Amino acid sequence: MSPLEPFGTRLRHAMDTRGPLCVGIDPHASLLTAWGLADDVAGLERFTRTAVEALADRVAVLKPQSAFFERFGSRGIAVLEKAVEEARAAGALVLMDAKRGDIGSTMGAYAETFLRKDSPLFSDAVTVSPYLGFGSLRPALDQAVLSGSGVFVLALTSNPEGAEVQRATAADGSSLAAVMLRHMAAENEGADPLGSVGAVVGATLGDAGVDLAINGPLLAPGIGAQGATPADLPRVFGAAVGNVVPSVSRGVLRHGPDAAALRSAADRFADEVREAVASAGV
Ligand SMILES: O=C(O)c1cc(=O)[nH]c(=O)n1[C@@H]1O[C@H](COP(=O)(O)O)[C@@H](O)[C@H]1O
Repeated sequence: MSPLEPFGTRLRHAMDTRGPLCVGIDPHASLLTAWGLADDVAGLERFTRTAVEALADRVAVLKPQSAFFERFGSRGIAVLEKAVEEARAAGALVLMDAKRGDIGSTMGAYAETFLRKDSPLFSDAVTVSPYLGFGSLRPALDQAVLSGSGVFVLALTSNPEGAEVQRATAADGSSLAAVMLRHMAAENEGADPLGSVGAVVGATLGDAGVDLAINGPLLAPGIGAQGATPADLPRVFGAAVGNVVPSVSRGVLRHGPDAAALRSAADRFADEVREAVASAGV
């Protein structure tokens, strides 16, 4: 499939053929230690290579968390660049978890970093924060259209502190998250089979309580270490559960460094997700 097809089309295809699971590559210092690796660049490189080699040929999405690579400066970024390239070559879509957000003119530089096709860190999609105003994301949204990449916009995050901002009442009486989700729906209008602007909605939330019909993917972190399970997905996402990309990082990674154990942990989550989505009957 051509990489220039819109991200939403490529993601839908990956979800349908591989199942919708996203595994996060989060090289926490504690995980490096648990894997018998030093908390240094060599340890980071080994950890990342093991995770990519074990998982990139089977999950729809791999989501490296940029912070754990930035921690090591330029040499950590070099490990990240290589991981993105290898994961994409093995057929996984790479969602760069960078959670960027800034005034529009600076957002343009972030968009070039992660979404311009000739950038060393070009990824299939990137996470962004809309809380400088949805319009501040315009350069990323435009760049995504140009390169066939995607943008995942934080809506309702998995952490309990998020509600203070995201559930706050906007000028029109709805929650800020609901306002952001409406913007996302507008961006995705008419896209088929799925838009390229996704929302991040934590799997930890109970009933999301907002309209999730954005015609785009819904990244659902919080499964595993943060306490949510695949069985929670129908309750949180209701009729939108078929567009959910459930995301697990430590819940899979803690099974390393053995590649077979990593793979079977991912397969177990994928099976549980399939059962949960099927049971929702949507
Ligand atoms: O955008 C994200 O991926 C994200 C959004 C959110 O609301 N909550 C959340 O946990 N995440 C990320 O998802 C990952 C969760 O990791 P685990 O708790 O180990 O599965 C981390 O990399 C978080 O930064």
